[in-house]
Amino acid sequence: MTETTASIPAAGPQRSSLTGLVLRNPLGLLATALIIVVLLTAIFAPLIAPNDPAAVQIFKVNVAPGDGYLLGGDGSGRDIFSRLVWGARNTLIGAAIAVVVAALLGVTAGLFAGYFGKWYETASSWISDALMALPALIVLLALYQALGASIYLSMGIFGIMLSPGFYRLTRTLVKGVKNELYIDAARVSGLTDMRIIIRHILLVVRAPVVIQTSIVAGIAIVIQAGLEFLGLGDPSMPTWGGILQNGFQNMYNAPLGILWPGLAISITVASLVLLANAIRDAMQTGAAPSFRTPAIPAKYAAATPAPTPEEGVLLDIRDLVVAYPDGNGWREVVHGVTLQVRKGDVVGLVGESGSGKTQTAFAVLDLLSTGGKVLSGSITFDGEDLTKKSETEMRALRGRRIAYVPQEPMSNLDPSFRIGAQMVEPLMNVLGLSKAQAKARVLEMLARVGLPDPERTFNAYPHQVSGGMAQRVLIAGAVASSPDLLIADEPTTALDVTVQAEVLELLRELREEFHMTVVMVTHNFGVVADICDRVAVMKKGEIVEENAIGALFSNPQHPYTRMLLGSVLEDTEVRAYRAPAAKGNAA
Ligand SMILES: Nc1ncnc2c1ncn2[C@@H]1O[C@H](COP(=O)(O)OP(=O)(O)OP(=O)(O)O)[C@@H](O)[C@H]1O
Repeated sequence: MTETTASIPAAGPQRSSLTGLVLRNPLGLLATALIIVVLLTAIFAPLIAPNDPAAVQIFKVNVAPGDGYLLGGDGSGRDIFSRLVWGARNTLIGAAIAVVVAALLGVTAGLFAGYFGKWYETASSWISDALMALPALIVLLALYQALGASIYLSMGIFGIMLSPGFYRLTRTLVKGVKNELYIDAARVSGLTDMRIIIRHILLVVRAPVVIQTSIVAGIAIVIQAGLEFLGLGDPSMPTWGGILQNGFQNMYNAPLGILWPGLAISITVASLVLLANAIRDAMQTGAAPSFRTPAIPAKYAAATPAPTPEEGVLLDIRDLVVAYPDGNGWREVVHGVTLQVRKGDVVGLVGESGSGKTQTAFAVLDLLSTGGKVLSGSITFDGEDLTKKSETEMRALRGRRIAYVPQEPMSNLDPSFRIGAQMVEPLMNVLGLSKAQAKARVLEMLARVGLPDPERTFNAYPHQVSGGMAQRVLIAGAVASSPDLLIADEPTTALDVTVQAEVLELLRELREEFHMTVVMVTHNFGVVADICDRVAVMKKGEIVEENAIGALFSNPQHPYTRMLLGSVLEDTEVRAYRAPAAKGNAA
């Protein structure tokens, strides 16, 4: 496709990394900065702390801030600032132990349970439910009696109790992704399960696990501080919870003593939660690539005058250029397409994959994907230039005067709603019918497109009908408003050959009956020969030949058309020729 592209330099980046998006969020930036400060304090505690956190100086008991000690002295004459700095290190180590244990256990179990299911899932879910049923604080208090004053051991055990959160999250994510086609493809290509889990599935769970880690770290800090506040920590080790407890005991003599550890705990926990929120927001924004539209180069800027409407022409596309943002410029995917569709004609838009057929059709429907834009040219429909219409005006046209039949019938029906409900609502909106009128019209159309039991199809969910029936349903929906123009994008590609023929026959009948003009996007010359009056052949974003159907087959002008037709004939001949030999081999 390199030949189809034309990059024009302009200003502005288009996509941002997750880190970039987090840092662009003011709260995300603030939270990241604060967490980095706390981490650096913990790492460089021996260098930052001016005094030994355990050193007692009797004459500095409860001294005010600045009087030798930056934040004052505690009830035993120790430097509160130095204790807080060392406390950062010990508190973060405790929280890290809880988080690492929880994530290791939860993510590993979740990956296996989600991917393999069966007894892995039964066993892991049972253990997870049992752990969640235990009151964590009571268990830790009980274990303190049995195991002694080791806050790190307590946090390790607390990590086990936090692991169900990671387990459930990971299992759900893995279940959602394990049946994706690319995972099947990886299996078929011979990758082992372990390799698939590490290469493909871990990538999917990575970001949500990071968010969960941030939240769990906050919880671990709070619980650890709580345990130490209750006096269950090691008194010889400065931690924020321990300092808070000392401050609380000494509150009447030195009230500021509880302020500093309180601030340290709340700022750190709030930063972790804010960071988690910022990552989540960034993921939601980043899920769809965010585009900052580059400047449109001058050569496109001049407005293309719409042609004077010609008698009998319903759709008149002139010099259409469609492009997508690419780096600092635009990448053209349709280069100056000109096509006239006369009222009542069926015009085929053919060409190999990626030649720009769908982009041309979507430009008419004003349904280009995010970032896509008609940079120049005009699309005149019944005398009006669609490129000048607002979104509201286009919405009024779509479905009512210009209808669309998509390629994949199943993925265009919402599996959560009955077929009837999905068809009635658009008719009520587009045609202003009452619910009863819309239902009657839908039933009439379902019968018209050849569905044997319209009432049953009306009440069915999409998974309860076949692909061919689903395509008939979509055709019924598209034609129900008697549109002037029907754009059908490969309407038969997803169907088997006999159903294809029936659907084409149906489209032919409906076109006669409803006096519709049809643009048929396809790569299949069989479909073209079957239904089209005229054909436009597209190659690399341009129309290289436009001709009446008979002339195109009998006397193709462009070498590319001849090549496409040649490949069809060659294919037919090869299949016909080789079939008996293949049978012989099989026997
Ligand atoms: N959202 C998008 N962003 C950027 N480029 C796109 C986007 N959608 C399509 N394209 C590009 O537009 C070109 C034409 O695509 P188009 O879908 O029109 O092809 P097509 O002829 O309909 O092929 P197919 O029959 O395979 O659908 C391709 O090079 C494709 O990569």
